[in-house]
Amino acid sequence: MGSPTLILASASPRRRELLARLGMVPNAIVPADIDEAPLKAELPRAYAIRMAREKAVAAASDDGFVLAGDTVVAAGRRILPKAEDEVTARTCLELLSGRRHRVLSALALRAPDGTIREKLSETMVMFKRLSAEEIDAYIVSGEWDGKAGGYAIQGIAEGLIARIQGSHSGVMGLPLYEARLLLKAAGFELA
Ligand SMILES: Cc1cn([C@H]2C[C@H](O)[C@@H](COP(=O)(O)OP(=O)(O)OP(=O)(O)O)O2)c(=O)[nH]c1=O
Repeated sequence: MGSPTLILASASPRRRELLARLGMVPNAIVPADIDEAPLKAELPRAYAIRMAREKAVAAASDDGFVLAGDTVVAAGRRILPKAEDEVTARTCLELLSGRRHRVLSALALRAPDGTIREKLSETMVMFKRLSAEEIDAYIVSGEWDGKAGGYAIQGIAEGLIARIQGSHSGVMGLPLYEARLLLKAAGFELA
């Protein structure tokens, strides 16, 4: 018996690439368009899990398993926005400069019968203290665009990161250890 059907509920090419590292090619890609506004006083962990679950439900199918993820950058109890413009990216970088923060990466796997299993990866990231020149150069790079917390570890930002404790793939958007556990438990044959 082969693997069941897998639908990836994500528009992110990174999530597809990370999944490929487990030897998984989804049978379909169904991006989930949901309201991503945090609830009032919602804490970062709860928010990441809720978003992953809602994406999995939005792409629900009777024919296969649906995998969805959500990546949130948190400074204490504060949820940083996804940087869609330079001002937001700069504000995020100024806040993260020289401080530890957490990256929460939630995965939700919805079975065809509607049951949902989820996993959360939590990573501590510490940027060096960033000079005004370093922030300016990063803004010019444009690598912050569409990224939670205004940076992408998979690019030049890694040269500014002094420490990371946790999951590199989780920071990028799909924690491979947790993804493997979820998919194996659901009966997928992995590389
Ligand atoms: C912190 C960080 C975030 N990110 C990205 C991962 C996610 O794509 C994005 C956070 O937004 P998400 O809402 O998790 O994902 P998305 O909107 O890109 O894709 P979809 O909902 O369709 O699955 O930030 C990086 O690529 N590198 C990083 O270092």
